[in-house]
Formats: sequence, C-alpha cells, structure tokens
Amino acid sequence: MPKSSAGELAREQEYVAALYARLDVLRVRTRGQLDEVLAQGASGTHQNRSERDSFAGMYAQRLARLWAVESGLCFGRLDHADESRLYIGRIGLSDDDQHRLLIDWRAPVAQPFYRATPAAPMGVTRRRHLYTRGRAVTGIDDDLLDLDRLADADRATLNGEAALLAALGERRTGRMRDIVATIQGEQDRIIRGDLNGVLVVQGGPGTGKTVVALHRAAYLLYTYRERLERRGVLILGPNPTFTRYIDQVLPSLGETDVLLSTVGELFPGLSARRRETPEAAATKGAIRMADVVAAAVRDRQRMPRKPVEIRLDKFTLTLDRQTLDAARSKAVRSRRPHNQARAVFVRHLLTALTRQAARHLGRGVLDEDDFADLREDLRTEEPVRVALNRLWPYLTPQQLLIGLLTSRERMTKAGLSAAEAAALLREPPRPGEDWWSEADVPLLDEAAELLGDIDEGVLRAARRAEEEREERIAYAREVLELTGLADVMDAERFAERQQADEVYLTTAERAARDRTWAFGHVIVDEAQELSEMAWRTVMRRCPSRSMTIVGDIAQTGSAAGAASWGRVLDPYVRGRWREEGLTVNYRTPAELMEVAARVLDLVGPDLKAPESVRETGRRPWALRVDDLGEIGPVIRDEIVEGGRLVVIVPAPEPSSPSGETVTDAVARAVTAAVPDAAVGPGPATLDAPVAVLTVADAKGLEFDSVVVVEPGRILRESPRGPSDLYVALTRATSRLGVIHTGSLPDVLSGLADRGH
Ligand SMILES: Nc1ncnc2c1ncn2[C@@H]1O[C@H](COP(=O)(O)OP(=O)(O)OP(=O)(O)O)[C@@H](O)[C@H]1O
Repeated sequence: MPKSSAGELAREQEYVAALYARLDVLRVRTRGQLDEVLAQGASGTHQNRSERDSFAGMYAQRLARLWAVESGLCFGRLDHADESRLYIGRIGLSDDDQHRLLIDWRAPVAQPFYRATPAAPMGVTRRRHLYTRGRAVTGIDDDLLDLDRLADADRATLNGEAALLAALGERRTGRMRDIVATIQGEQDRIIRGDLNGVLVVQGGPGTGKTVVALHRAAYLLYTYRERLERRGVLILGPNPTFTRYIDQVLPSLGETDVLLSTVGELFPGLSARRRETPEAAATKGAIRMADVVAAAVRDRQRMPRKPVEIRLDKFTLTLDRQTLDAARSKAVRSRRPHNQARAVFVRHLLTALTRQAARHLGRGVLDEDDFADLREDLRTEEPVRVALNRLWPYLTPQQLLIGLLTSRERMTKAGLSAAEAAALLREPPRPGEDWWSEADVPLLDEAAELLGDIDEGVLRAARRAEEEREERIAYAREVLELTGLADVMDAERFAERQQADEVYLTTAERAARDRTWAFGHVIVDEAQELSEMAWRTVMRRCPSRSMTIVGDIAQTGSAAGAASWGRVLDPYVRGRWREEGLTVNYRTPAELMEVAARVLDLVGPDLKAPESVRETGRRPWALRVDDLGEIGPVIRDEIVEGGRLVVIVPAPEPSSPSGETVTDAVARAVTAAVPDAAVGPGPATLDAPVAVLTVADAKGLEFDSVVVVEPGRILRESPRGPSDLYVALTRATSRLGVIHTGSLPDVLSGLADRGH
C-alpha cells in the first residue's frame, strides 16, 4: 500500500464518509418511494395500474443500483489548474441543493481521470487514486500531471502506475472484477467510442478486451440511457462458465439490466448442452447451411407424384397432381413463412375437395352458406386433416431439424454430401436427452425464420397466460426480497395484486424470452469463435447494427471460427466497420509471454504478441513424467495460497488401450491430491482451488497458476492446435508449467526443467 500522510488520509476519510452518509439517505428515500407505490394496491384504472407497475420497477431498479455500488463507491479525485476538485466514483451523487458530491466515472468531466497524461494534462494537475476497504480509506496514490506547478514536497510522492500495478498483482477470486479505478488511456477511448456502427476491438490475450467491453456496456447505458433502456443491451460470451465469470462486473458498476448470454442460449426455451465433434461443428457453422435449411423446408412442401386419395365413409375424394401443384404454387407465391403459407395451401385444397364432395352428393351448385357448411364438415374430417397435414405439415423448428438430422436421405436431398450427412446423422432424441448442441442453435433460428409461428393466436395465448402468471410471481418475489417486505406479504398474493395486463419486466428479461427481440446494442466477446451461421443469428438480434465486437483472430480455436474480421463482417456491413486495437497485456507476466510468443509464430509469423506490463522473476517450467497418474502432488505444490489453478488438458480422445483419456487420467490424479478440485465446466469451476479444463472451456478465463498437460497433443490435435496452445499458455497471471509424457515440442524448448 502506498505511503500517505495521516492528515491527508483523515481528510479523505471525512469526505468519503459524507458520501456514504448521502448514499444511505438515498437508499432510505428510494425504499420509501417504492413502499408507497406498492402499498397502493391493485385498485384504479388499467392505466393507473400500469403506471404504478412501471414506477415500482423504476424504484426497485434504482434501489438495486444504490446497493450495488457499496464497495469502492469513490475511487478517485481530480484536481484542476483552476483549483476546482472533483471526486470520481461508481455513480453520481448530489446533495439536496444539487451540489455535485461525486461524479459518475462515465460523465464527460470524469474523462481526464483516464486520459490525462503529463504531456496532455487536460487541465488536471493531480489525479488521485483512493483505496478503500469497506467504508474506510486505506491509502492514496497521486499522479502529478502538471510538473511545473508541483511543490517540492509533492514531487517526492510521485507515484506513477502504482494503482494499476497494485490491482494487477492481486490474487484472482474466480470472478472478474471491474477496473473502473484504473482504466488505461487506450482502453478508455474504446469504452467511450460512439454508439453507432460496428466497432471491432482486436487485441491479444490479457489486453482487457472483455473487461473493456463490459465497461463500454455500462458507459453506453449511462450515456444513451433512454435509447438503450427500451431496446436493451445483449452481451454474448463463449460459454456459460464465462458468463458466470463476468456476471459480477456490470452490477458492481450499477448496471443490472443487461442480458448476458451465449449463442447456445439464444433460442428461448432450449438448452444446447451436447458437445459436437469439430467436423460436425464446422459443417453446421458454414454459411451454406442457410441454403440447406431452406431446402429442408421446401422438401416438406414437395407434392407426391401420384394422386392422393382420401377415403371418407360415403365416398373417396382425390387430389390430383394438377390441383396439388396449383395449391402449392399459390402458397409459395404468398411469400409467407411455411406455417402461415400452409393456410393458403389448405384453403385452396379445401375448396377443391368441397366441389368434389358436392358432386358426389349430387348437389352440383351450392349456395354460399351450404358450400361453407360442407367445407367446414370436410375440414374437421379426420382423413382430410391427416392428408393435408402429410402434404404440408405444421412444423416447429425442432421438428424440422430432428427430421433432417435423423435422415441421411433428407440431408442429401437438402444439399449435403454423403460424407457430411454421415458425419451429422443422429438417432432421434430419447426422453430427457441433451440432444441439441450450440451449433444447432443457428440452424434452429434459421428454421424459425423460414417456418414462422404455428397458428399465431390460439397456441400462443394459452402458453402466454401460464408464463405471465409465473412471471408475475417471480417478479413479485424479487421485489419483495429487495424491499424486505417478504415477511409481510407472500409472492403469490403480491402477484395477484399486480394483475395488470402489462406486467413490469426489465428489458433484459423481456428480451430473453423473445427470439425476435431487436437489441439496441450487441456486444460479442471472443467473437473469433462464432461460425458464419452464428453471425446470422446474432445479426438478426441487432438490425440497427450498433455493435461492439471483441476478439483475437490469433486465438481462434473453433473449426468454424473466423480467419479475418472482414470476412465475417463484410456480408452484413460491407466495409462500414471500424477497428481499434489493444496492445498491452495486463494479465500475463513477461516471462510467460516470451514462451507464448514463440507459439504465436506458429499461428502466423506476422502476428505480434501484446507487450506485458509486469515481470515476476519466475520462469515457466516443464516436467516430464512416465505416467500422468503421478502428477497429483505436483499440481498441489503449484497452488498459490488462496488463489486459483487450472490444469489444461487436450480435448478428450482415448489415449490408452483401456480407453482412458488424458482428461480421465489427469482428473483421477488431481482429485486424489486435491479432493475439492472441479473437473470440466460447471457451477464449481470458478470457485474450486483447482479446475481441470480443456482449452475451449478455459477460453476467456484467467487463473493465478496454469499447468498445461500434453502440449504436444494440443498442438497436433486440430488444425487450430497452435492457437489453442497459445490460449492455454496465456491464461496465467503469475505461474506457468507444462507436463508431458513424450518429448516436448521444439517450440517449448526454452522452458526451465522442473525436475522431480
Ligand atoms: N486497466 C486495467 N486495470 C486493471 N486491470 C486490468 C486493466 N485492464 C485489464 N485488466 C485485467 O487484465 C486481465 C485480462 O483482461 P481481459 O480478460 O479483459 O482480457 P482479454 O483481452 O479479454 O483476454 P483474452 O483474450 O485472453 O480472453 C483481467 O484480470 C483484467 O481485470
């Protein structure tokens, strides 16, 4: 902790205590306003009730925000050449006379806190970082920017990048923290970049892409609140573990209404958990699957060559080829999605059938009413319904895809090669099976677009009514918990009182349930991993193309992932996207980056590794073992007291005649030595002292220590092997080791020998 004079500390303590006192007053006041609104009950007109609900929602959200900023409320101070002074914090606070007590870090006047340098001081003479624990000020760091004006005493306390280095040296907790106190200039420019258009942030590992993207979301919500609150912000990450890893950051910045998701979770009501082989994922991710899905839909509208006979009790009706073709072309020409075009198709055929039936009944010409009656009778006849359904079935996206992926014939008919069809072929789902994979979601989304809803009205109304009741209860429970009213009113009763037609849901909650929601801004992290089909899904969620796309082409691991940003984006915004770069690595120490940089040369000789800001003096090591079953004690020794360690293994593939994979062997050895180790991704991954993960599961995460097992296999096992190894080697903030059974790949020959 930096040295600070006792007098200065006491003065800052006094100011910070006043800020917390003000925060307390606002919490009590907002809680009072919320209670008042809730106490009004369900009486009044519909309009009164829905106004009351939106007030309740607004106060509840405001209260949540006021509670979220408790830790590190104020972290900085700016002194200006004109002697004025601003305190910078997580939110803005004013007293009752509207005097500004604390400036929100996102406000324009706070910008010099992140951008001012001695060369361009922006009117600032001193930037002060305040360290706090709870409500106590524990230290001060000053950057003195206007060196001419400094008193000698001040010169002596010049403290440069101390705040940043202090933040970077801290142990990892398993959750990402915000960096609001130490955002760097190149990062700040990206965070405050214009809302409109597509901004690509390309940067190497550890350059802060994720954390910058999250702060950008908070900044945009603050600056364009009105526009974004209505349409919402979507942040897409690579997997649910990553979502958990980052989910504290925005609430700690006072923003709770953002939807964090993965591509696999974008289809409401479906969980895509099955793992796909890289080959199948690559095939499903390729853009031409859009044509395959369209062909699969058309295949379900294909007419039989032979006439269709419909046997009724008294006579048999026949649909000949000509009638069927006419009905089909009418339906196709309507340009409606399949399920809605079905109505056109059915209408045409029913008319034809009714005419035929009239002839059979010897009633050549019918008046309008009789015709309509007969037609209605036919419509409800089981054999007619079955025949029409077979010709042009109602289809859900799931039905279409299951029908396609379980039939070699359908797949080849839709345009896949025999080899591709063989790679994708599946058994139909068994009850309770995780049948869908993340690569299926863009196909389902594509299908949903082409199929349209099934019978818009009736089906949805029934489902909605039930969902809305559940929503009301869930929301009521939340409000009651937040307001501490839980012990005086139960959620169901509260929900009954909320019987307005429009239930108050936050924007993110409403968006999560609606496949067709158009977001105001979409942020895509680890964007290099998205397939071409996934981009179609994402772009559909953002018709305004206001997006921040964050990633590193050198880290692409997915076989369906991106090779260049232009190829990904040009089909949607033809050259109208801008790129910013991040160049400094805040995570990985220089000693580790030196090793990783050699692997980066294998990815592409022109790629440049980011510069590390820190050194640790510790060299990464390599250890050769005969049997992976022995590595438990080595792993245990590598755990940093109170920190997190990850053991990165190659993707599962049988490695011995017994069929045991490297992961199995490592998992057995590690859990024997560290019983609370977590194996594979799951809720425990981030909290366990040791996690065993593949590269794909460790992507985007960081740990104090990293041990990479069998780097040679990681290099060899996929065409993206060098990228995978590069990702694995750059996950550590402090220590790195490599364990191998065979010979060490040449590219790692510089590692120190650990010995036993
Ligand atoms: N200005 C900063 N102040 C303090 N910590 C920072 C700053 N910038 C980045 N960091 C820290 O550096 C680490 C790496 O950041 P982040 O995970 O966002 O990098 P990334 O570019 O997304 O990495 P990768 O591509 O490897 O996933 C995090 O611990 C983050 O908190």
